[in-house]
Amino acid sequence: MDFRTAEGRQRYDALVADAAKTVVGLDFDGVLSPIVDDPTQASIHPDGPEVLVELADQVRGIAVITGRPARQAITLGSLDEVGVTIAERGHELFLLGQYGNERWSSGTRRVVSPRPPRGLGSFMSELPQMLRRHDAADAFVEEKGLAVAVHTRRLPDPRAAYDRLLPVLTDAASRFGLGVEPGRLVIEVRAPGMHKGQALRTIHDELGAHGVIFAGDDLGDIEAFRAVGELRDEGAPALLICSGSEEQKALVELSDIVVDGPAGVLALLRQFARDAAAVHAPAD
Ligand SMILES: O=P(O)(O)OC[C@H]1O[C@H](O[C@H]2O[C@H](CO)[C@@H](O)[C@H](O)[C@H]2O)[C@H](O)[C@@H](O)[C@@H]1O
Repeated sequence: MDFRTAEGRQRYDALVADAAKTVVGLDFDGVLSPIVDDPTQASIHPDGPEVLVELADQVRGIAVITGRPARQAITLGSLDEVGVTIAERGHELFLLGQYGNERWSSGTRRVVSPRPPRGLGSFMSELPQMLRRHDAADAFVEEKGLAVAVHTRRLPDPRAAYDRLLPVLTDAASRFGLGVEPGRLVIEVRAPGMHKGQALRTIHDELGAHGVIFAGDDLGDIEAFRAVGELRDEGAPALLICSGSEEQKALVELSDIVVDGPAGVLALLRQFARDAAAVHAPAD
């Protein structure tokens, strides 16, 4: 394991020693699920289900914290099945969807979701015209119930289209009392307020945890990175993992360790679970 600093290694060791008090927060796209061109075709990495079950045995709790609608992430991540296995072993898996606005757990198996924000319907009725006017009529529009995401990945020049649309959609969103969440070749328009940091902090406190690991890959994860920084300042052991990619480097400098995409994240979490199990195994 190549930690960026000596402190990173110490943080990992402190969390291994105290794994039973640790909450693990995981982003979905780019962290548990490899990035693909078509968002509807994403799915959890093949190692994901097994690693989540192994990890759940060692830690206080696992929360998948995603921009995806909760029901969609449950399907793409096979999280219902994973949650059943985790529950059979006496633990609970949490899923906080739409940046923490929606909540599901393997205990309740129900999604709790607020109403869509005011202004979203009006924004969406103007959206096709805005896309046409800015040479992005073929952008993929993902309707998320509480939000809408405009994807440029499959346009001829994805980065140029993204750069063209970002100021336009930001301006239009603010006219309707909405905010933008920029991401990997996606611009999402949603209600301002809730973010992944608040979601992670809430689950950490609810579970009475003292220690946190968070893995992210994109701009929408920065608030969770901030929340981890605050918990660290309050004395909790904390580790930040960047799921590295050529496409997004914003989290590298903020992280304790950079790994190679979802496969790297899952290998690290598997190692963590095994190291924690070894520490707590009864001596012969
Ligand atoms: O918070 P996350 O779990 O990372 O979700 C963020 C957005 O992810 C999805 O888009 C991203 O993944 C797609 C599939 O790999 C990819 O095609 C797209 O370019 C990425 O931006 C998802 O479609 C969005 O709704 C999420 O908000």
